[in-house]
Amino acid sequence: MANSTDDAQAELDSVESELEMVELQISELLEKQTKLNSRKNKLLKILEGACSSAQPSGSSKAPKPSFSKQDLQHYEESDFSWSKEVQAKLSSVFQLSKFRPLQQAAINLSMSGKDLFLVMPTGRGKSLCYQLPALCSKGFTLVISPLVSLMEDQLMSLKSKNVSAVTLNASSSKEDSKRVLAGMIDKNSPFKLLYVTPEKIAKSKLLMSKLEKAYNMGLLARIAVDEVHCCSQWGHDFRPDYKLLGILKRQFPNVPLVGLTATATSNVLKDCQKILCVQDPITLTAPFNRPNLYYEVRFKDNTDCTDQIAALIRGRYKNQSGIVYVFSQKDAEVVATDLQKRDILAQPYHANMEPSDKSLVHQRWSSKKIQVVVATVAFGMGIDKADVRFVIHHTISKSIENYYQESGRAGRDDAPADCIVFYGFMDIFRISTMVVMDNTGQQKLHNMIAYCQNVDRCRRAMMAIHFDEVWNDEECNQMCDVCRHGNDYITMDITQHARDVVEVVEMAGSMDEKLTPLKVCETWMGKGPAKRRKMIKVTSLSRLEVESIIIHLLLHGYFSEDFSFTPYTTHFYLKLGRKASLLKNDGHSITMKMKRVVSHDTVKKVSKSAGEKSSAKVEGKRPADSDYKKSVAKKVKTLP
Ligand SMILES: Nc1ncnc2c1ncn2[C@H]1C[C@H](O)[C@@H](COP(=O)(O)OP(=O)(O)OP(=O)(O)O)O1
Repeated sequence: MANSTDDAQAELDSVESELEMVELQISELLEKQTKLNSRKNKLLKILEGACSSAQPSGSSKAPKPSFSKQDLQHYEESDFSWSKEVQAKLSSVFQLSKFRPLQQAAINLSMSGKDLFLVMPTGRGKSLCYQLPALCSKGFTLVISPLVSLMEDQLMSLKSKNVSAVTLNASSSKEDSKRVLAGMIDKNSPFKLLYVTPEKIAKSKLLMSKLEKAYNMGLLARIAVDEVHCCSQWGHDFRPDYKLLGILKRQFPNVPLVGLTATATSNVLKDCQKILCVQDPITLTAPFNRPNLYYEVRFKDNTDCTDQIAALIRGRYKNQSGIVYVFSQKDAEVVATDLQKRDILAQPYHANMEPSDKSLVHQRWSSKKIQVVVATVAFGMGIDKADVRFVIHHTISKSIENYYQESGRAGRDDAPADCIVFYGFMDIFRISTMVVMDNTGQQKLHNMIAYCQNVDRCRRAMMAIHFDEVWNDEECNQMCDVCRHGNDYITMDITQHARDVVEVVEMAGSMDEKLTPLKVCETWMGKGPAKRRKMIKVTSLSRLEVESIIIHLLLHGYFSEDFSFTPYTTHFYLKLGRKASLLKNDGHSITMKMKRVVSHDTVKKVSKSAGEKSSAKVEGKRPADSDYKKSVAKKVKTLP
């Protein structure tokens, strides 16, 4: 019996080891597929002629026969029956001379009565794609928007253009509500846009009954669902009331719907389509790439990064507007005060501030009375400042979607702007406990960490893969730290280190003790009771190397998260992951890419990166920038 159990265990180990190899091969093949797709796309473009700067989603991936490139070209035209009116209102009402990519096609599709998902980077002008059709149609357009403050911003902006728009939300007075509800079924349409929250749709039977009446009278022209990714739990900002919006298409099937978002993967969109009960929408995806944004990751060492941030603001970004994103309300207050102490005009912004204080900070920043807003993610939707030259993340975002959107607030005027994220070991676990209730929270955070840990892929390529975009690395144009400074990394065999650190956690487990990541680091590095030191193999690696290896093992399933709840807080511990047992297998090995050559004998160098470039040559392209160079010099000591 014992023998057969041993045999089964041995076979299981070997099968798992083989599976691990297969997984590695799959990920290598996927990477190869991305490169080949990118090449294929380039060749297709050469053969077919480039289709301006935008493509319908799917034209470069799974071809969607129902909407071809020719169809898109057709909808880019301006000879529809409504085109003259659209053009006239573009300039007379919105004071704009021409459309940005995809706006015209989106407007024509919506005017033709098609259901549409529009994925367009933040700040590129999604609102126009439903506001302009609203002005050129009979009746009114219903706009679902997640936040009252967002609606108010839109209403203010529309008011300044003399467009009549109203809102119905929890804080509307009885009189206002009555007036709006009556207006919905008034043939003279006293307003062209009605903004409501999803909660209102879910909770107000009166509103639904008026919508039904308006629909029967032919006055419900269009439904626009702003921030449509909020429908899906896979999106980065799921809101339960969005889940109920399917009622709109079920009740008003003939009304065209347009869903708008800056960030959604194809899976999120598929989910939104199901939730909103939209049969066969056309998806237009503007290129996610913002060529004017420079992406960079900096590693936090054990010191606070506020000094570095202050040096950047006072040096490279002197007199320029920017945002510093932080993790918590407390951090917003502390970091803002720290920057003020360094003579920087900075103020905090977070959800716990009085609305009047928040709008004061927003106003002062917009009018350049202060240089920097130190904000939590509460500072986001509705910000429309064009000349933001830097967005610095004091702490990493909780997902790539969040990072893309937050950093995307830089450079809306298309002039160069920087997006720098400071990546620190301890921050990972603070965020991890914050997203513990979210089913997909850890996976999304892992993706963000992988973006930061990455040492060899173009940062845009990482984002492109995440957003299912076909990508060609050359399009980055050295506008990320990896492409600009070269792939200066080596591949290390860390198998023995992995075994040693896994043993640290195993040993604690055998003593019924749970270890936080910090404790794992310290114990492995030989801090703590002498008795314990004797039980493990103390490492001679540096702190940053230790941290990097632990994160690598967490991302790859050798460790996993072990949360414990108290009434006041959530604790994060490391436990063995599903792959930890593979390390018992002699044939199993783990490699890791690291940024600098590590001289420790214990770390076996496997190979030097083929793509290593001369960083001096590449750096020459950047304008002289002393603090930048200092940081690069400092990074020589940095991992991975
Ligand atoms: N065709 C255009 N030409 C010039 N400016 C335009 C054009 N269309 C829109 N804009 C301006 C108006 C706004 O100031 C700015 C952003 O538009 P907006 O509709 O708020 O973006 P958005 O909805 O895509 O951003 P967000 O994702 O942040 O909500 O762009």
